[in-house]
Amino acid sequence: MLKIDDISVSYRTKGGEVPVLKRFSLCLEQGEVLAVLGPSGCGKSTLIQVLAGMLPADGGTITVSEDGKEILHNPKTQKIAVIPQNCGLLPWKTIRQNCLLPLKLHKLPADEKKRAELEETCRSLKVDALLNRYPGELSGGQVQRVALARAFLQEPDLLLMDESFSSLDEITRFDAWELFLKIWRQKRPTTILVTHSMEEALYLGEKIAVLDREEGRLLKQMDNPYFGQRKTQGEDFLQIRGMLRDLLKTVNEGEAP
Ligand SMILES: Nc1ncnc2c1ncn2[C@@H]1O[C@H](COP(=O)(O)OP(=O)(O)OP(=O)(O)O)[C@@H](O)[C@H]1O
Repeated sequence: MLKIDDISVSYRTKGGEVPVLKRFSLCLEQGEVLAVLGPSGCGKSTLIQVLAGMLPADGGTITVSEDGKEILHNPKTQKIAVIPQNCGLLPWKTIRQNCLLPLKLHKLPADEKKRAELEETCRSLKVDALLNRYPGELSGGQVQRVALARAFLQEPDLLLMDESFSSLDEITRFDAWELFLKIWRQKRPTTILVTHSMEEALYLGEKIAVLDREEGRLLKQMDNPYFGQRKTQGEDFLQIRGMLRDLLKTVNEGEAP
């Protein structure tokens, strides 16, 4: 379980403190995917950065379950993979080097077994032919799939994805969602996936959270019965989609929900 309890986060700027998350709480079972929706600037990326250990929280606690015990979340010792908004590939390294780099950084062996695993993951993501190329020689969709391969190669316990599919067109995006689920199901890391797409949240989120415009307040967290289903019809589905759409419309327009 991943339990975020009452965390507050502010940025310190020349103009003073900018509070972003205020007493934010959230709970996620191990091996679940949570899709996080919310208006631009509400703090979704900030949440990812705090969980990744890139930004400190001012208060509150984050705990995880390990061997049946609750321990404090420690990004230094836990296996966390992050796919940032720009995918974070180094342009001067080949795709293979980029994929193996996090293993080196975490002092994990990039041995034959791992290299074979990389080839296999890249094959299922249809980017195996690109391993010796440089990121600048890939399309946006290929870069996104490479970023997925790199993340899964780390066998993370926690996978953090920040709008990882946003630069893809509609058809490529659906293919990428399917490929993501195929690979994700093999290891089932606990996953937090930030997105602006309601369709993506309904397809990839076992749970869906909606954040408010102000101070990243959690407006709603719900189970999604349509996880992994390419649903577009059906009364119940349309009802859930309609409810999410209304909620997002309200927060995007900045009205009190
Ligand atoms: N380094 C920073 N210094 C100061 N303020 C920042 C910094 N990074 C983000 N912010 C502010 O914090 C708030 C939350 O930013 P964040 O990037 O987490 O939002 P978001 O929900 O991910 O937005 P988007 O959907 O547009 O990516 C915004 O108001 C933003 O301007």
